[in-house]
Amino acid sequence: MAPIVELSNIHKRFGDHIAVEDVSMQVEPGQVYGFLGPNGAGKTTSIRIMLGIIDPDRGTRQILGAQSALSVSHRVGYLPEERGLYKNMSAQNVIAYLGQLKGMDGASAKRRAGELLERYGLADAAKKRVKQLSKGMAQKVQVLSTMVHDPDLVVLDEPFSGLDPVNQQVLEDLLMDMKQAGKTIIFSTHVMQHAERLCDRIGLIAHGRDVFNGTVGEAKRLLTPRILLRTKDDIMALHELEAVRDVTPISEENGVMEWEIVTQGRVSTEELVGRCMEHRIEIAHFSMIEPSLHEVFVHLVGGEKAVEDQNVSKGWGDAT
Ligand SMILES: Nc1ncnc2c1ncn2[C@@H]1O[C@H](COP(=O)(O)OP(=O)(O)OP(=O)(O)O)[C@@H](O)[C@H]1O
Repeated sequence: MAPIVELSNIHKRFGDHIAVEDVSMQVEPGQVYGFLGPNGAGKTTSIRIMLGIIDPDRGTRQILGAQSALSVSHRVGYLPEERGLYKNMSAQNVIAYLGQLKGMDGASAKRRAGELLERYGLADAAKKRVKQLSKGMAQKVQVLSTMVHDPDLVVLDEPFSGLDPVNQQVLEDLLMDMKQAGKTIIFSTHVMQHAERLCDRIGLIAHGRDVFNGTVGEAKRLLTPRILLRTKDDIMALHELEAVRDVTPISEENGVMEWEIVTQGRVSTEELVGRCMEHRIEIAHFSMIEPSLHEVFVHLVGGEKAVEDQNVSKGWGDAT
């Protein structure tokens, strides 16, 4: 099956500033694809290129089998980074209006807008004007407007920013509903937890360049898990294992020492526990903690400082 979206070696410069240096991505039908990167990494620029809002200086794009996103725009829902709805229209009418712009007839658009508002906890807001809604509610209305015309592909630029934790969860549920309905979803974020929970694949960019492309599991395997072991016994014998680089004491309680075992590459639990048994090391507790996507992200982007520096250099300190 042809990919729903394909960007190949996209470059984009604004004056002297290179926003996107060499970005490629491929999104298959039905996938949830997370487009990740620090502030200023080039996510919005890449999305705008994908949707035909701006053209790349170099590179090729394909969306829903077309070279021009305009010809397939009725099959696409888009939440831009800049939020904005007609403030004097009611929530239901604004969603219906955006549905009509995507080719729906007025009655169906209004009915569907009402259904969506009801389903996602905004029935009371249906008749309220957009200017009377809280920022988070208005954002939810805007997200719902991206799906009113039942698109095949939904592209959401930073959909979680500005939402409180409860509404972030509502949005996660909404995205999972869309996935279940067979939609393809692309969303950008610099908050890894959403991507970790939702994505089939992720593309990570930094400074306009691809840093990683693959599944969340593949990303996590780039780092070795953290191994912690509690015992009263001497564990220096574990150094005999070729993969064990270091054993470091972490804490001690009632004569039981907690150790961190640092390995080179992956070691199986069986191998480590087996070696402990051979050397009569009595294990009080053993855990192997997989890295979080955030840790992988920080590792790939070059450390927390690099993530912060990139944010600061763009003048955006917001980490939500
Ligand atoms: N129209 C423009 N003119 C000049 N520079 C631009 C323009 N659009 C983007 N840039 C610059 O290109 C770089 C990439 O911006 P972009 O908005 O694509 O990043 P982003 O990853 O979406 O960031 P954020 O997460 O903060 O939205 C930034 O340095 C930005 O300042």
